Amino acid sequence: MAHSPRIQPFVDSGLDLIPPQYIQLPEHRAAAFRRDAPPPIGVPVIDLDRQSGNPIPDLRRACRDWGAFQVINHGVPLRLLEEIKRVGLAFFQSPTEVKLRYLCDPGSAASEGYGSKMLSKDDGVLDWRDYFDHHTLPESRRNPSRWPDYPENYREVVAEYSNSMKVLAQKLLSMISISLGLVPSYIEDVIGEAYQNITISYYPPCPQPELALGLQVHSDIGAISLLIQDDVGGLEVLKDGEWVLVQPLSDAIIVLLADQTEIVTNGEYTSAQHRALVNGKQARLSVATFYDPSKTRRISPAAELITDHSPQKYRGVVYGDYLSSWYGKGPEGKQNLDALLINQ
Ligand SMILES: O=C(O)CCC(=O)C(=O)O
Ligand SMILES: [Fe+2]
Repeated sequence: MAHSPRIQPFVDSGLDLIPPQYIQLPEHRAAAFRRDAPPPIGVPVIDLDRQSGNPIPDLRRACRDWGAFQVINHGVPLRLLEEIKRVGLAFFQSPTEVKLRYLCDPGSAASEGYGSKMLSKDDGVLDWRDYFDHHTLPESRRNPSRWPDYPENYREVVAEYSNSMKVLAQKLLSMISISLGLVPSYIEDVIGEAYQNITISYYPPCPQPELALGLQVHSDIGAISLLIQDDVGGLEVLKDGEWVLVQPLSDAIIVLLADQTEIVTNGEYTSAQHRALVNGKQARLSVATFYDPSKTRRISPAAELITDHSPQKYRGVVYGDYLSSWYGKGPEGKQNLDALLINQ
């Protein structure tokens, strides 16, 4: 059978065994590094409603120990969280010939549109995932005519969602700066004019879910990522060498610190390694919003966080160079961050 350029139409055609390109090495499969008992604690949930108390101490712990947490009472209308999942799902459920009109350019990294693979390299194992990537910020990159026009409010919903996620990302980056004793605008000033991409991921059911991954292990590249998922579940975060499932909560937004925040904080805070599992019965949908520096910005550890007790851990890097090297090498744990370590 000829391999469709996307995984979903291929799955729809019926198959009992997954093609060999999707079979992960044993140490990368879902069963690896999983404890038998449920973890003693899950990914922290932080209430951003000030009336529930000051969230900064919990935020500080979550950023230091996990690099990941969920927020509730975040100010984004729950209706909008449902809407973006609804329009996204409608796109993936539309006929293949409609979806193929939006194919992204396979020759360039992170190009906009309907795609299927995280890396342009030919050797790695493939992810069991299709996605639609939208370029949403700065406004000059936003061209809704490149986005699906069905359902009829698709483009309005993505634009409204982009604006809401910008406000939330700014609020979180300022809280993160404050939690480190920095001025509230510190991280925003470092990243400059923010680049935002929104990726809706669709993971079709997989006939051999124990052998494949929806998305291989990685940490996100930019500053901060905000993610929502449906109630199927499958996102896992690596904590102290073990995988912890991020519990689906319909009113929560998942926050993942990304590599540039780890650099700015001089490693005081960590970027979260995460992956997406697939399952045999249900398709799963998630919406990831990446909030990233301008390519020309130089990212280095904050001088205020370098002390005798905690010497400079990372060399500075121009974000565009970090991106090119990432797309050349792939995630492979945190090798791209490790390459910037001083004295190792
Ligand atoms: O689908 C998910 O839960 C994870 C998505 C993700 O990590 C990404 O797109 O970078
Ligand atoms: Fe990610």
